[in-house]
Amino acid sequence: MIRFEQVSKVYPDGTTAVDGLSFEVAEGELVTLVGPSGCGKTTTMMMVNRLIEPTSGRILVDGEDIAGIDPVRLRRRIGYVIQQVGLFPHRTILDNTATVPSLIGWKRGRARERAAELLDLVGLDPKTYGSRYPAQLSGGQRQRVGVARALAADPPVLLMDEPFGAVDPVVRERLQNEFLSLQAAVRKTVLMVTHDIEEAVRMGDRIAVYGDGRIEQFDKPATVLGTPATPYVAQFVGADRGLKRLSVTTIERDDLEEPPIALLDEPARSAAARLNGAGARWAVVLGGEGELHGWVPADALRIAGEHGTVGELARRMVAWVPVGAPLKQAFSEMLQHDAGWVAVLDGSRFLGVLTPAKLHEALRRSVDADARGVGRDEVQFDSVADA
Ligand SMILES: Nc1ncnc2c1ncn2[C@@H]1O[C@H](COP(=O)(O)OP(=O)(O)OP(=O)(O)O)[C@@H](O)[C@H]1O
Repeated sequence: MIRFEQVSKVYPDGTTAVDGLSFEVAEGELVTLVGPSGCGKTTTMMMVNRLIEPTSGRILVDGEDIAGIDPVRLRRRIGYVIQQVGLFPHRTILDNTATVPSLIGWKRGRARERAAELLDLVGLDPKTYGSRYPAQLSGGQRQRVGVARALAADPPVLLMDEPFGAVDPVVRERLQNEFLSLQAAVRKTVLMVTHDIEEAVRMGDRIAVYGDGRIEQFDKPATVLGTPATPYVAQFVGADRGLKRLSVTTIERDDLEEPPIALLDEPARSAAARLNGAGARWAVVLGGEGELHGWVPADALRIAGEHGTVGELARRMVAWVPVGAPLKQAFSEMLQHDAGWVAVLDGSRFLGVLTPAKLHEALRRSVDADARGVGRDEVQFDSVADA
């Protein structure tokens, strides 16, 4: 846990970089600090490992005031990842990764073993990359080594300053995703600095939006996007914040529609009659265990007349997403397959379909729920369709 209590930093030339900062990063939480250049993000971060000393206030790490901890000892408990990575050029990747374990007195064999384990964890085969030198790696691979090195001594706290800033957008997104799955496994307490709101929203459990040495809003990404606390935050997160919010709002069961269902083994005739009765133009086709098989148009069932089963007429379902995925993924599937709806699955089991109208409703409900501080299931809307 990292806790800031009324922390300020005034540099000797009189610049106030950070002004009366109070916030907390819970154990196992990833908090992103985001804001424009010069707003005090890096100063905030460097005060945690005492590379910069605050002018006033207290910072606690795991409940202990860091002012009383020897800086060298403190830094061993805190992994640090920076944009320039800062690998030693004349040391191999394995030795670079083993730096901190070696410094804190691990035996060489154990330190190297741990380093190999960590390289593996960040997706670099130690047999291939361990003996290389930093110059023999790509930018993205070097960033991964930076993360592996920071994690090598298993510190409870991780500080990351623009950790994926030096690579192109495609590699960057891959590294972000890799780090998120790594974090889901190691659950470090992470403070990450970025100037990129997309990165902040994507990575943070909560985000702190900075404006000139102060936090303007500290909340979950969806809340910051849905209900910006100040005009400054609204401007910083951008006019397309509704779109960004699609990435952080997940699909829930309540968002789904229940379409007509036809069973794989069922005679086409009985399915046709049912669809006809319901005035439906298509049905989702399920197997005996409720697993998704595909879909079938009502016309095809009618034409089949007395013969055949639903299975013989069913088409493959290409547009589907797992429940809990972001709405953005569902929207993207709809566009990619030119589909008016996507199937939502729990494992292989079919739960329902998401339509554009339901997607819009889910987004509005989540914005409203955040604004009122209630759960999404407590918000009801009258839709145009109900009017
Ligand atoms: N050693 C220093 N002496 C005087 N002023 C400083 C010093 N270091 C930083 N500052 C100033 O403090 C303010 C905050 O700087 P800081 O590096 O924390 O910002 P930042 O948000 O991390 O910016 P960036 O995104 O550009 O890295 C800036 O106005 C900066 O010029």
